[in-house]
Parts: sequence; C-alpha cells; structure tokens
Amino acid sequence: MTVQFDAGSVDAVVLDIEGTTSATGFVVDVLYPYARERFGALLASRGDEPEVARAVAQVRELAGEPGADAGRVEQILGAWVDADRKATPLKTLQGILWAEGFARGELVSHFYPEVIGVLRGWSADGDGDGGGVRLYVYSSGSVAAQRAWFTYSPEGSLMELVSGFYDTENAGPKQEPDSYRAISAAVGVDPGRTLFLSDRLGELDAARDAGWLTVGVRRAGEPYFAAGVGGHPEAAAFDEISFVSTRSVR
Ligand SMILES: CSCCC(=O)C(=O)COP(=O)(O)O
Ligand SMILES: [Mg+2]
Repeated sequence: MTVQFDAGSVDAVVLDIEGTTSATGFVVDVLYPYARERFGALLASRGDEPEVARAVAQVRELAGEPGADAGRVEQILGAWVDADRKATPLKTLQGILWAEGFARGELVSHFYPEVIGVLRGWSADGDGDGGGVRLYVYSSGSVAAQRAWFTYSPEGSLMELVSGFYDTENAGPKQEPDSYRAISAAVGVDPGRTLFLSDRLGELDAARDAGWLTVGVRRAGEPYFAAGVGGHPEAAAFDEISFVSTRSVR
C-alpha cells in the first residue's frame, strides 16, 4: 500500500534495521553464526577489555548467575541467540565481533533492493539542495554494529546519509515509549514531525504513544509479516512511502 506525507511535514525518519531496511534472514543466517563462532575466543582472550568485561557482568546479572564462568557465559549467549533475545549485553558482544568482521572485509551488510536509493532521495529531497529529511537509525543491534552496517554496505559507505544512531543502551528498549521520547530529546525534532519505520507492532505502538508518526513495513517472507502492523499505515517497501509537495505552483 502507498503511504503519502505532505512534503515539509516530516523532519526526521528513524529506521529499524532487521525486517525493515534489511532481511532478517541475513542477520540470522550470516551475522548470528559469525559472532557465535567467536564468542569463546572473545571471552577467553579479551575478557579484561572494559567493554567486554562490562557486558559479561551484565550477562551474569540478567541470567541471575553471578558466578558464571566464561564457558557458562558462552552457553547463556548461545541460548539467547537461539531465542533471538535482544538482550543489550548480547548485542554489545555481537557488535564488537561484527564491527571487526566488517572492517576486515569478512562481512558486507544487506539492504533490500530499493532501500539505499530511496534513502538517498529522502535525504536529498530530489531538488539538489540537500534539504530533505534527516535520517536516524534505532535498532536493537548496538551502535557499533549499526555504524559498521552502514559503513560496509554493498554500495560502500552510507554514513553521510545518517545523522545519528540509537540502540537499547543509549535510548532504551524498543517497545517502551520513553525510548522514543529520549531519541526526540536527543535529536531535537518535534515528535509529531518524526516518522518511524519498523516491522514490529510493539515498536510502532511505542513510537505512536510517544507522539511519533509511524509506518509499518510489511515485507513478504519476514517473520512478523503475518502478525501485521495493527492500525498503523503500512507499506511493503520503502518506495511505497513518499513525501509529496502540495504547494500550488503559480
Ligand atoms: C546491524 S544491527 C544487527 C541486527 C541485530 O542484531 C538486531 O537485533 C536488529 O534488530 P532490529 O531492532 O533492527 O529489528
Ligand atoms: Mg526490526
């Protein structure tokens, strides 16, 4: 279905990644195994690095196992991956490994075919003055992972398109309205002029509760396709969403 907004009524578009800009299948089949195979070595040889140590302490706390050794922490992480649990310390540790994998050229991110071109158009607004909407990312994947995702795309770096990155650490859980309020405060854009694109109803509801505009992105084959997006406007792809000028030309 097509969704139109009045050009000038939206200042910021905030993007979910998995299931929205990009295929869940790629995340689950490529990224998850890549990190999982490397958790053991990370915990064994780099457990003293502050970011790793902090995440491991959070794993122990969340699991209620303060005495968990490195082997047990690895097991817990594996169980969370199997359940696709979006736990912040899991995402931190995955993000460290993915960012290094992208930088080494072992990973290249995935975007649905129309996404990059549409984002370029929204960002530039098509008239050459670069005065389009500002683009942000809000994903359960860590900011480090998001930055690598947009740096190592199949079309090279897209970092110039993105004005800021938010995750469950710097904004909060994605199904809580307060997380969206925190992002609004950080980016300085009116909630009513901020549009969130996501595949998950709980996230869309939370964003709407915070006063944001929403579009549910329902792509065939994605895990949340059947669940639908409730009463939110919906689009099957980014090129079904447009910003249309209604100003009359004299
Ligand atoms: C580059 S982010 C990796 C994807 C990921 O781990 C994830 O949890 C994405 O969840 P999202 O909130 O984008 O649906
Ligand atoms: Mg998603």
